[in-house]
Amino acid sequence: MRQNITAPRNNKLKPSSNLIMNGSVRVRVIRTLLAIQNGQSLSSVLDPLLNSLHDGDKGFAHALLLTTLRQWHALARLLDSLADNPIDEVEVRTTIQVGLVQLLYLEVADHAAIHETVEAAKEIEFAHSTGLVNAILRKVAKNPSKFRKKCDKKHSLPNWLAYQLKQDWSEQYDELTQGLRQPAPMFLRVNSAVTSVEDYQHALDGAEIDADIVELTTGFKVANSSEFAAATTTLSTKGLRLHQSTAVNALPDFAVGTASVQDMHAQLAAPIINKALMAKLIAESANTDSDSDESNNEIHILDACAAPGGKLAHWLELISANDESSLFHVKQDNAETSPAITDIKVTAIDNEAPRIERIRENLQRLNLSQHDLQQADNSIALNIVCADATRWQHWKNKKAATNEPVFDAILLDSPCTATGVIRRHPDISILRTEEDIEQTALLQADILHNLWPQLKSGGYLLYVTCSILKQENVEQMQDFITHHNDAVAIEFTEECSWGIEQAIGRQCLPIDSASGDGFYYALLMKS
Ligand SMILES: C[S@@+](CC[C@H](N)C(=O)[O-])C[C@H]1O[C@@H](n2cnc3c(N)ncnc32)[C@H](O)[C@@H]1O
Repeated sequence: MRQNITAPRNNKLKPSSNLIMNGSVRVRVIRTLLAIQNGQSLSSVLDPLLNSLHDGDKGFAHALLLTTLRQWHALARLLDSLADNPIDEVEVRTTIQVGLVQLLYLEVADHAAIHETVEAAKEIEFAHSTGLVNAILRKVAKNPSKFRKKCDKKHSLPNWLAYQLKQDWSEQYDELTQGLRQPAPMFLRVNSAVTSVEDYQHALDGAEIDADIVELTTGFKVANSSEFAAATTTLSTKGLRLHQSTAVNALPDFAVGTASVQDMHAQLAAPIINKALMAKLIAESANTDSDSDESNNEIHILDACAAPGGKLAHWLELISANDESSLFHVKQDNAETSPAITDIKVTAIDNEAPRIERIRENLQRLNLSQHDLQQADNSIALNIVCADATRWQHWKNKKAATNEPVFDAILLDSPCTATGVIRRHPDISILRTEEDIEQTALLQADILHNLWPQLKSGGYLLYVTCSILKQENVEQMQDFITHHNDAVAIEFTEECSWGIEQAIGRQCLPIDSASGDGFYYALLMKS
């Protein structure tokens, strides 16, 4: 989940709503929901909840928690319409919402849903509310389909977010807001340095895990400074969509790095920036006299907000694969004109030390740590740095004599409001506030402003967010280009099989329940 956005505190909650894992399954889920309302993220409380339960209860607890979060705001509206007087106690509201989910979405038998939820109210020491809890749940149980329809009618988002989405996506608004209430499919990325997507699909078949191959096509027009530039570059990205979410330890050879869990739209980042970089190398070699020794066989790339390393690992997989996706192979495809890349220096930064550790763990599982990356004739040097991308400068790091730009390509998978991944992290619709949009957009602008001077002329920067708000995406890019006259927006072509064309870049919206998350992509070149 995107980091660095301050979680709001719900002042109505008492300190006692800290996560205490005892009591019935429903009580534990209610306590977990209270902790989330008190500012904790789902990812920080889910494991403690599940680990506290017997195996037989984990599935129900998971469904109860996630479904309650997905339907949270719609349930709150329904609750307000059902109560004669406003219910202010957060604990009571949460308990009733957990009861409503069982009746309306999880097909729990009425008597069990009502009885166990009333018992839960007693257990969390809100016995005075049992009459109210009982009365509301009984009323709903008499006509669940009517109340379900009522609940489903509108969005399940905070009003400020629904309003903003209406402004940004009026045409897609209904589908989009309904799409955000659904669970997201599980996608896998297959390590192309190890096996093919087709072979891994067979391996999954053998493990009785059904999966479809998903292929996304991307086209963009590369730089316009050479003959090559006029051409459109196309690439295809293949991943797997599982028919059902599966525990990773059930996936064949997961522990040894053959596959990773990664949203399909997140799998676009590494191939796009990698292909843009190849275009740069080819364009440069075309402009270099073959007798001159100007050609440089060392390149520098930067992953500016890298943790936990999903896109970084993907990029390293492409670079180290023994096929045309590797930058080391550019020469073989274009023997006459292309430079022979022998050294690739990779810098990855992130400002959160514990998340930096996650990068190291992920790279280790995928056999992409520094010692794994050495190849016979080529070298990949990996430098992972804990630093603030609004201030970090490579020349300060190296105490270099000059502050010349050094990077040929930068991947900026920026911190954002993460509104495009609400399906996977439904707690976002509780934790985010309207003020976060402005604060995040400023942070993104600061990072862009600091990194841009470090990109070489002719180099590419791929700007990525998992937000569906225009202020963080197309408007951010328009503002950036207005203030940086050496920034050229690279045009994605109609060949793109993903996303919606924007004035700059493309926006994916999580509308279709089989599709990937709400990512935004913009590719910039420094002229
Ligand atoms: C969207 S996540 C990156 C995901 C990562 N690229 C991946 O594919 O696994 C954004 C990251 O930006 C980091 N971040 C937030 N503010 C930052 C800053 N000022 N400097 C550097 N990193 C920052 C967060 O810690 C978070 O790990």
